[in-house]
Amino acid sequence: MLNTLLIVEDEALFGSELTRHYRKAGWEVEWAKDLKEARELLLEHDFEPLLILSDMNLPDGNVLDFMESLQGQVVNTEWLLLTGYGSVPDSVRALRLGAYDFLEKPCEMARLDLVVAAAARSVQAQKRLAQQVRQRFRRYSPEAYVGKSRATQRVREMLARLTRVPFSALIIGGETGTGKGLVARILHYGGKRAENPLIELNCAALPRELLESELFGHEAGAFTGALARHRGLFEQAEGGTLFLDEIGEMSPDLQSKLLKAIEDRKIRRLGSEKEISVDVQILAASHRDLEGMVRRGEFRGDLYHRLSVFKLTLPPLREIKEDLEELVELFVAEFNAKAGKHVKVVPEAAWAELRAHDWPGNVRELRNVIERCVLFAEGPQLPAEWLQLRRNDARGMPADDTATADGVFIPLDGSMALDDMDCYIIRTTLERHDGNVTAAARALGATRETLRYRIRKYGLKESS
Ligand SMILES: Nc1ncnc2c1ncn2[C@@H]1O[C@H](COP(=O)(O)OP(=O)(O)OP(=O)(O)O)[C@@H](O)[C@H]1O
Repeated sequence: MLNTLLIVEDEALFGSELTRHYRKAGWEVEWAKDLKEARELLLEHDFEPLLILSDMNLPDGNVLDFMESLQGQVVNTEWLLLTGYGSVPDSVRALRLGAYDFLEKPCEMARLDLVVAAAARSVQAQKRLAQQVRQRFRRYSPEAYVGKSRATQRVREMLARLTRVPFSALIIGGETGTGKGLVARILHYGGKRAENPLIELNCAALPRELLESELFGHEAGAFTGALARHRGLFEQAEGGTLFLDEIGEMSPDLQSKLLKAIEDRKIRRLGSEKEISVDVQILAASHRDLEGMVRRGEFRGDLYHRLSVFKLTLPPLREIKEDLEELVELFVAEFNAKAGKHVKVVPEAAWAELRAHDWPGNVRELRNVIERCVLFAEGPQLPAEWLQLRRNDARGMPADDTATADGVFIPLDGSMALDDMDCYIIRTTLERHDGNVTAAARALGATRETLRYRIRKYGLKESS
């Protein structure tokens, strides 16, 4: 498609020179000799210019008043203003109205070309961004949470409701792979904050000190290694949403700082006295039983109650097997498109296996299994031999026969969460050393303190 340019210029000679010049350079150009003509082109003839190159003063008015009168009606365009000598005082107002740049008349064509090219790039980037946001809106509507079971329908209804109301915090619960991340995206992109940032942070991924400076930011010199000022994620998410995954892993003192930030709607960067107001919606997710953690004193009750004004708990796949059909269809279509395959039929034998499986890794495990099958498919039939669904003895634990004498087998197919793997390795090592922490720590290359901390974290037993 041609780049489109609207020239608004009353000087006949200059106007026709500009028109000729840019047509020759490949632009589709319209030339309006006053603001009335420009308005007609923009609003009545639906001319959608990438760029408007306009003189400041036209016979029927000033272009800044014109820009103001059009606010919101002409989008995805940049304004480039040509000013006569001495009209610079208007520049503040022009910039406020969104003008891209000024050039003083008379100006050299070569310079004008450079500014025009830069402005065009700027609009194209804006258009791409707007397109991506639109795609996300579509991708993350409540309908993106697929399934026909009653429980899934209820979650979808809740999502539709929640995207219409302003809420400050919410907890998303559910086992690993049940769609907590997907739900967070639906809540953000389906709601009023969609055009502002969604910032995700996995609280289990960072050590405590780093987590604090990631969240709240720091001033230069706040601690060793803090060379420059850093805006924390609260500030980066301004106007939008902060998705705190694995919130159960956050240390208690950081939990109280988080609670204060949510209640006061203010944060303070590390090493700074100044409070900064923030407007951020918090979505907190955990696959752990936060209520139980509160009862055991492992998670702050006040933070939990502040966050759980609204609570969404996502069902595990083994309880909503009616959803398998729609989910399988969704993932087959997704991987057909990604891999250029044409799988159309899921044989009855495959359905039987899919229905019989317990799905410890939930929808993520299903998605991984379907991906593997579609990638290995030779024709229109889903190859059941690639389902390779293991029998699981305990949820999230590999079958015993997969452990070897001096090692353990860990499946990397999404069926086990990282925490479950950690817990499984520690439990197996302890069992092999009759619960002796010193011996188990040696075998794992860890200190006794580290191992004790994790034994407590996972509620495992050591010999007394
Ligand atoms: N109901 C659903 N409909 C469509 N896709 C789903 C659904 N539930 C989960 N998924 C997909 O399954 C995958 C895993 O989901 P997601 O990452 O959101 O899980 P999670 O609960 O955040 O996992 P974890 O606790 O391990 O972070 C994603 O690709 C997600 O889009």
